[in-house]
Order: sequence, then structure tokens, then C-alpha cells
Amino acid sequence: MDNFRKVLQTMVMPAWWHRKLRFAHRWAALLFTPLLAMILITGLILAFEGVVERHHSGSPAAQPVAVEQLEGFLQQVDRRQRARELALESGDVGVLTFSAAGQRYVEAYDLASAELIEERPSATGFFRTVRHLHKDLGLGLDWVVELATYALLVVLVIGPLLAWPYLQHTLVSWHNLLGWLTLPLVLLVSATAVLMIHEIGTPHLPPIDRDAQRPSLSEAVARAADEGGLTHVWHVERFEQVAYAVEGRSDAGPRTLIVTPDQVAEVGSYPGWIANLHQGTWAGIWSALLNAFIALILLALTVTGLLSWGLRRFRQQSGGVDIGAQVLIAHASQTGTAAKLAHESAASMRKAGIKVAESSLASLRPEQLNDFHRVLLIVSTAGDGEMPDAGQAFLNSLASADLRGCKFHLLALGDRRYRHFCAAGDMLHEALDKAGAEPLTMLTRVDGKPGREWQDWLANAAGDLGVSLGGVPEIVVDKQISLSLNRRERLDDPEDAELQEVWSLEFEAAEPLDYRPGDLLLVEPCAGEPARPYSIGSSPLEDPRLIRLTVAVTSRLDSSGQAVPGKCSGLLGRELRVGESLHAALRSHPSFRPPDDQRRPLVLIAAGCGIAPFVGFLAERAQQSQAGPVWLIFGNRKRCGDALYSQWLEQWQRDGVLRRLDQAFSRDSEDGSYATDRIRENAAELLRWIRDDGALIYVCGRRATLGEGVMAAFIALLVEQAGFTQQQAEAELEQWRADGRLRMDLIG
Ligand SMILES: Cc1cc2nc3c(=O)[nH]c(=O)nc-3n(C[C@H](O)[C@H](O)[C@H](O)COP(=O)(O)O)c2cc1C
Repeated sequence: MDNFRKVLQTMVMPAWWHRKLRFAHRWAALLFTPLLAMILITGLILAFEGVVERHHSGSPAAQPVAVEQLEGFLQQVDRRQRARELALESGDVGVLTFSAAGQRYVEAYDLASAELIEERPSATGFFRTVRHLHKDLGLGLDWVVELATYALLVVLVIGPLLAWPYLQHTLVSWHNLLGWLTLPLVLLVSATAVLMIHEIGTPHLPPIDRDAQRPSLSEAVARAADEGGLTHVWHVERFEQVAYAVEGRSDAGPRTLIVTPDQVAEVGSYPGWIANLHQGTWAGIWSALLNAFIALILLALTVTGLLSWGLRRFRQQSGGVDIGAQVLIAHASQTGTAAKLAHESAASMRKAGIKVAESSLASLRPEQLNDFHRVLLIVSTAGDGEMPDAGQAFLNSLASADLRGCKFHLLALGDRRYRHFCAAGDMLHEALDKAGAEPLTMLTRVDGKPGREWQDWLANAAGDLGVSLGGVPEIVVDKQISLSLNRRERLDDPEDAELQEVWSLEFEAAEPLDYRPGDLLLVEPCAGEPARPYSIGSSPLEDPRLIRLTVAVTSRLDSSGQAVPGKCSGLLGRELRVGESLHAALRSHPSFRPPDDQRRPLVLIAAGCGIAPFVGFLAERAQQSQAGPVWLIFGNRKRCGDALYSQWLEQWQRDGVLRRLDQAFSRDSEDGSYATDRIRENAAELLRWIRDDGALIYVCGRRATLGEGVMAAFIALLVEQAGFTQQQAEAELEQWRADGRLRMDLIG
């Protein structure tokens, strides 16, 4: 289906055309929005004119009245010759609309006796003003209205060519869907307006000399009889100040005559079927209501179009993406390498004079890619062939994106020692391709440390822009360090076989280190094995040579079916002896560091070994004089046996570093709850911390259990406490993640 869509898209419209048309659609709509709003609102009001008039009037007469009788009648009721319209109603009633001194009034008379039956309320004056606004803005500027009509037609015709209707709960999808579904209806009023401008489908009227003496309504009837052979009359109406449309019949059948000061001419109908279609007067009240409905649809299209454009601009600006830039460099990184490469790439390009915007995929929506001349993407692969968390939502939303016209270069980071080498890069490449984006170079895959491949890739991308970077600098992603093990302490109860073996390790570096809690220590268990990242749970503020890790010893079955410890966790938890040294690499992890502003409240949510970085967060806050409050929600199996770091946490509580501590122990018979249950129970208070106090939320643990559970709990919290719908809550969480208010470091 997707391939079919793509083939169809490119066959129907090349990217170049698509860009031009999108530009025309957007700017024609934006430029004419105030005018169109005025025309549409007045059109909506005018659609009700027929309804209002009909409300006050009786049913139309079944038979026309003879000309002689009408002449006699008019002589009595319109002595001052001010009548501009005559309509006949059943029960021998003649309804006259008079205009005098700019005012209009309506009177119903008995046709036989010429006695006044009633004066009728008339909104004619109001509708006349509205009609003026509709036709020429009340300023005689009919050419401006004509221009806006053309713009509307252009916008309506181009719109459906730009995007396929997709059922998705976003403003722009509703806009697209509405535009598609209602196209025939909205064309009905806009195309008829253009036809009217060109007098196509309107009756061919004789020339009308507006300066000539105006005949009275009764003279018009007399001339229609004398010169046009009319014997009976249904309806007479003045137009263009001096002319009348007289509907009636002659011996030969029904006729419509136009009486001007100079002549009497026959027309097929008045005001013509195109005008009837435009004005909604072709099927009484139903066509009037249809017109009102169409006007509402057009207004809804204007508002949704305008809002989605405005929101997009706002997001782009608040998301920090410089929309004036030529090139966007975006990344999805799990442990910081792709982010660092993206940053270095941007710096190199800026040096060469290219205007560059930088962003994580977490803060981007696919459509934003269309705003740049070129897009450079750098993504790593995490877990077991997965897209890093920061790129997951972006990847998902590509399925319904239209990126024709977008041109990109993609660099995929990975490691061949994993089963699915560069799988995330492959997935992204395929999804971009399906969305219509055009790869300018083959997907470049990097195995292990990025070096030459990245430099060549970047030089190539710059060359494509006609710029030479003059040598891309070498990049040092990880700092190689040598550590010696100072202390190792078992955190769980070794007697309890249900618990996971967890150790706290403290290393001392040979020199002071530059890092923050939440950064990663990459440990290679042996040559040829990929390095495992461990979150650092200490702070240089405690001691700049200290590195603290929390390590769970995993186990796997060897070839003979025996349980053996995981290579890396076994090395750290069991083999390495105190005093022995370890060579490792230090990698910064900017997206999971504590905020620079120490006063900012924090909500830390962890399960099991996920507490590892948070010990460092708390240790850092304990050293800061103006530290803001911290709330830790921690889940594990048993209070008695694996309440990790419990004594430290109690001490931090006593010192006021940890303002709140809520724990959950799933295998305790008296508890049996999870960290996510604590979120649900404290929903109102949590929302206060997050919304009122601006707390940042950090989540660390397993994706499938804690990660998904926390997301579900926060969605429920927003639905129940803040009145969001499910979809709004999901969008809000996505926004929190994009803004960095919700940060997750999860393992598969
Ligand atoms: C936990 C973990 C899982 C990984 N899984 C894969 C994988 O499935 N396939 C792959 O090609 N590379 C995998 N890698 C390697 C990373 O993609 C590679 O180290 C990359 O340079 C990291 O970039 P980042 O720091 O921007 O996330 C994995 C690395 C880690 C630490």
C-alpha cells in the first residue's frame, strides 16, 4: 500500500511541483485569510436570508395574477412609486417591499381590496449591508473580492493534491480530511463565484443605463405587458437600480422579462442557475441550509489551516529549530555518540558559512524536515536492533508523513558485533523513502568508533551544497580512562535466591575526571566483545576521581546448559579484585544528566538497577547549597533484601536532600505493588510538582516493564487529574519528552 502510494505520488507530481504547489496553497491562504474570513462569514449570514424571509412570509401563491388587476392594485398601494419588489402569496396576498430614504419596509395587502393586512418585520436592510460587504467589502472594491475568490479556488484545488487524507488525530490531518471530503461542496460556491464574475451561466441582460430615469414597478409591469406580451405576473423585483426582472406568463407559457429604461428583453431565467447555485436559492430552505453548511466548512478549513501553520511555526521556534537555516542536522542517540557527531558536524558546516539548525529527533515532527534545503541525519542503533528512544516517535509518525521534496543524507552508527547491525538506520532510511523523501547518498553505516566514515560522509554532504569544509576534524567520542577498584559492596541479600545479585562498585581514577552523574562508563569485557554501558552513579562534586557503578550480575546458559555469569557483569561483580585496575571509556550522556539549574525540582523514577544514576544525582545535590527538592519513586522485589542503597536514601531524607521517597516492593506479601502504583496514588501531588513547580522527570529501568508502565501511568494521570483525552495526554507526554521535561534511560 505504501509503495503504491509512493509510486502514485511521484508519478502524479514530481517533488519540485509539490514544493511549488505547497508554497502557493500556504501563501495564497495566508495572504487572503482576513478577506476570506470576511467573505465567508458574510456568505454564511446571507445563506440565512432566504430562511429568515421565509419565516415571516406565507406560502407562495399557486396562480399568477392578471396584469390589469395588478396595475389597479399597484395604483392604490404604491402611489408614491417606491415599491421595489412584489411577491404573491396564497390567499390573494400581495407583498410589497418599499425603499424610502435608505430604509426598507415590507407590507402585505389584500390583492382584491388593496387593504393593508399587516406590516412585516424586515431584515432586508441588514442583509443588504451584509451583501455589500460580501460583494465589494462595502467599499466598492469588487475587484479585491474577485481576487480573493480566485485565491480561494486556487487554495481549494491545490489542497487535495498536496496530501492524502489520513485518519489521524492531528489538526493538519483533520484539515486534509475535511478538504478532501468536502471538495465538491466547497467548489460549488467558489467555482460558481468565478463563473458569476465572468457572467457565465448568468442571463444575457440588455445594456442598463443607470443614469436613466427609473421606471416605477407598476410602469415595469405595464411595459412587460405591452411590449413583452405578458398577461399574468408572479413576481417583480428591481435590480441595478433602474431595471426590473418580471416573472409571469403569456399565452405561450411562463416567461421572464427584463425591463430597463430603454427596452424590454426576454431572458431564460433570472438571476440564472449559476447565481441560484451560488446563493443557495435553488431548493428553498434546504439549499439555503446547504450553503450555510458550506460556509461553515470553508471557515473550518481556514481556521484549521491557519492554526496548524501557526502551531508548526510555534513548535519550530519553541523547539529551538532555526527555521531560517538551510540545513538541518538531526540525531537520535542512546548514549551520546550520534548527538556529539551531529554537534561536531554542525560546527564544521557553520565554519564553512552554512546556516545550520541542530535538533534531536525527539523534538522534531516529520513535516518540519520540509522546511530545509537539506537534512542530515545521524542515528545509532540501541537495544537489540532498536531505534534509540529519542527517535522512536519520529520513526512512528513517518508512516503518515508526506516528505516529497525533502532531500537527506543519513549516517547510521552501529556495531557489527550485535545481531542487527545498524538496524535503526535501515528502518529510518526505509521510512523516509516511503514518505517520499529523497536520499542524496547511499546510507552510510559506521561499525564501532566513528572516524573516517563520518568525515567522508560530512565532506560529501557539504560538497553536495557546493561547499568545501577544508578538512573535518578528528572526533574523540569517548575518553579512555584507567580506574582501580576501591570498594565493592553487595547490595542485595545473598541468602535470598529470588533476588538479583547487585553490587555497588567504587573506582578511583588516576586523575580528576570531567563528567556528570548519568554519564556512562563503557566497559569491554574482553577483546572482540562489544562494550557494555553502565550509568555512573557518583558526582565529581563528591570527589573528582570517584566513579560509582551499580551492577547486576546477569546470568546466561553456557553450551552445556550451566548458568554462568554474563561476561561483563561477572567481571565487575565477581572477578575484579579490590586494587585491580580496569581500562574503560567515559562517554558523556547529555540527555540524562541532571539539569544545570540545581534549584529545579526532580522526580526520579527507577526500578531495580535503574537506581544506578540517581544515587549520583542525589550525591550531587547533597553537595549543592541551593539544591531543589528531589522525589524518588523506587520499585524492587523485597523491602527486606533488595531495598538498594536504603541507608543512603534515609540519610538523604534526614538531610533534606530527598524531599519524598516512595518505594514499592512487588514480592512483599504486605505490599505487592510496583513503582507505577506509587505514581497513580500520588497523581495530584505529582502533577503539582511537574506543572506548578516545573519538576523534571527522569525514568531509568527496563523499557518493557518500567518504561511502558510509567508512560501508561502518566497518561492516566493526565486524563484523570488534568481532564485530557487519551490522545491529548499522549501528545502532552510526547511534548514533555521533546522539551526534555521527561527523560528516559531504558534498557531492552
Ligand atoms: C546497549 C547497546 C545496544 C546496542 N545495540 C546495537 C544493535 O543492535 N545493532 C548495532 O548495530 N549497534 C548496536 N549498538 C552499538 C551502538 O549503536 C553504537 O555504539 C553507537 O555508536 C552508539 O551511538 P549513540 O551513543 O549515539 O547511541 C548498541 C550499543 C549499546 C550500548
